[in-house]
Amino acid sequence: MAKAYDHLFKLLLIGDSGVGKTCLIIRLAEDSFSSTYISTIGIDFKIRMVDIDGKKIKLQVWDTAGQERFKTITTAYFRGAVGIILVYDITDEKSFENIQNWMKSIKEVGVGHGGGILGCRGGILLILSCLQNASAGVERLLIGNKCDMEEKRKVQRDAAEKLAKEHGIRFFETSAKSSVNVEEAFSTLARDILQKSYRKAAPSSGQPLLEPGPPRKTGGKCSLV
Ligand SMILES: Nc1nc2c(ncn2[C@@H]2O[C@H](COP(=O)(O)OP(=O)(O)OP(=O)(O)O)[C@@H](O)[C@H]2O)c(=O)[nH]1
Repeated sequence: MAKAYDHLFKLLLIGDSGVGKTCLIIRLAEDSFSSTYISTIGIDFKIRMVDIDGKKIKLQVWDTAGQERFKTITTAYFRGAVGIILVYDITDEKSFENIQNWMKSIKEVGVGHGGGILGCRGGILLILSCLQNASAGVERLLIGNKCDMEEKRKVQRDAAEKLAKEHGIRFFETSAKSSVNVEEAFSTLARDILQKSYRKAAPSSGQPLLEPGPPRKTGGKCSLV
């Protein structure tokens, strides 16, 4: 029977309240948009399958609450993520300034450490995978959302490009409303994660160091971390 997917990537969206995290995820997973604002309480996730370089990738995209009072809860979910999308609103200067604070939160919490991510395939390779995640960190992406509201723009593209460059990460301006660059941003992040994992894999294995798809019946022994 064909595998349902080759890899599962846990991604996380963070950023100030109201920047459009939920809308971006709904655009990605359901291709729809609502202008009604219901602030996220706690945390939730949606699934989207994507095809990257011939691999079926299951994106498990976690939506976090931007409100400060939920920060302790949401940062607890940073662990185990292989990708984090930092979102600001191009019409809200403060949400852009706060990206630096969100960056700090990622560093403080130490994303990707363990997180019970391993299944049983190739035994030792999977244990290595855990160590790699801990040391190499997570793949990050910067998004300036609501680019359909050009007339209300407060954050210039150049400033965001500069910030992204300083942190060595990619940057997209998106609109969850008009469906601009949403697909591209998530696919690019997934591709970067996949390629990074191939680069780190043992040259002889040719396998990415990521959470594999559904476990297959093999005779190998491995302990789940
Ligand atoms: N014009 C426009 N409005 C958007 C866009 N994305 C989101 N919005 C609106 O912005 C408001 C907030 O969107 P949410 O997705 O709920 O924001 P959030 O970041 O999840 O907010 P919290 O859950 O409080 O952290 C809603 O009224 C959305 O309709 C966009 O791309 N363009």
